[in-house]
Amino acid sequence: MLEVSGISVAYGQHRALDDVSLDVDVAEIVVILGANGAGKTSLLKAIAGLVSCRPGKKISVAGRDISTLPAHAIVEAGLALVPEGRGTFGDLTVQENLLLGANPQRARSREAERREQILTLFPRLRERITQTVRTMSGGEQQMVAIGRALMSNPSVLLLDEPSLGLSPLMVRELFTALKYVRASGVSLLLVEQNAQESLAIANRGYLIENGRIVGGGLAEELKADPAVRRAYLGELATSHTTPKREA
Ligand SMILES: Nc1ncnc2c1ncn2[C@@H]1O[C@H](COP(=O)(O)OP(=O)(O)OP(=O)(O)O)[C@@H](O)[C@H]1O
Repeated sequence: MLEVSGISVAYGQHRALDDVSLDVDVAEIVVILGANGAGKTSLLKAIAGLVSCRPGKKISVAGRDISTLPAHAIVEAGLALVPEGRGTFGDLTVQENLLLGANPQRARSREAERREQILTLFPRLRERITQTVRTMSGGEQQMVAIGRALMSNPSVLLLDEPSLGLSPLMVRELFTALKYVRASGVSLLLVEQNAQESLAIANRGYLIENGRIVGGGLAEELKADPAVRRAYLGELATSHTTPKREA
């Protein structure tokens, strides 16, 4: 559904991404794990057409080449981004935020139906449909951001650290909703530092370090990989090999 190859991004002299390639299948959740500054946000922005790449990139959605399209046309082609920090309009209501996400090219005739599906996915938003977004909790605001992106009826949804700053309970609720989004046929590419929770819902993952993909595999394999456990799941390298203290 999403195929990406040859993405290189530089900010001045600093090379943030170096020849990154990845793919996401139909109705698959793929997670990108990486430390602070590894290039995760830059990667999502590059795919969404929000930062310029070095020549040679190729990005396609459902077989359609979107590499040269401007950001608004990429949304119309079926790819939506939920940015880090959510990007919601705090002074507007839930309803108004959702309507701003509608994609006139893809969804106008089905706007009411989409809205209904989103309010079924996030019942909290239905209860708060006239509430001003800035007065909502972080988790609820994240739901608004995801709902707004879903209003464009995307085939591919990119999410930049949706769990950031949320309570464990809220993360569970949000990630359960993402599983429903996948079940509806949407492909999800998720950038996360919460490896534990994201690998629990993902089908596959990629590991990114210093702007390069350095590994990847099925979520089950990554969860069991000792190096991944040490780097991303907070497991101590010496937890079962600690030498006995000398007397
Ligand atoms: N607009 C910019 N100008 C200059 N350097 C930038 C810019 N955006 C990102 N960078 C740099 O590029 C590198 C990758 O940043 P990016 O935000 O993509 O990483 P990240 O993996 O998303 O990090 P985090 O998890 O902390 O959000 C970092 O070294 C960052 O300082």
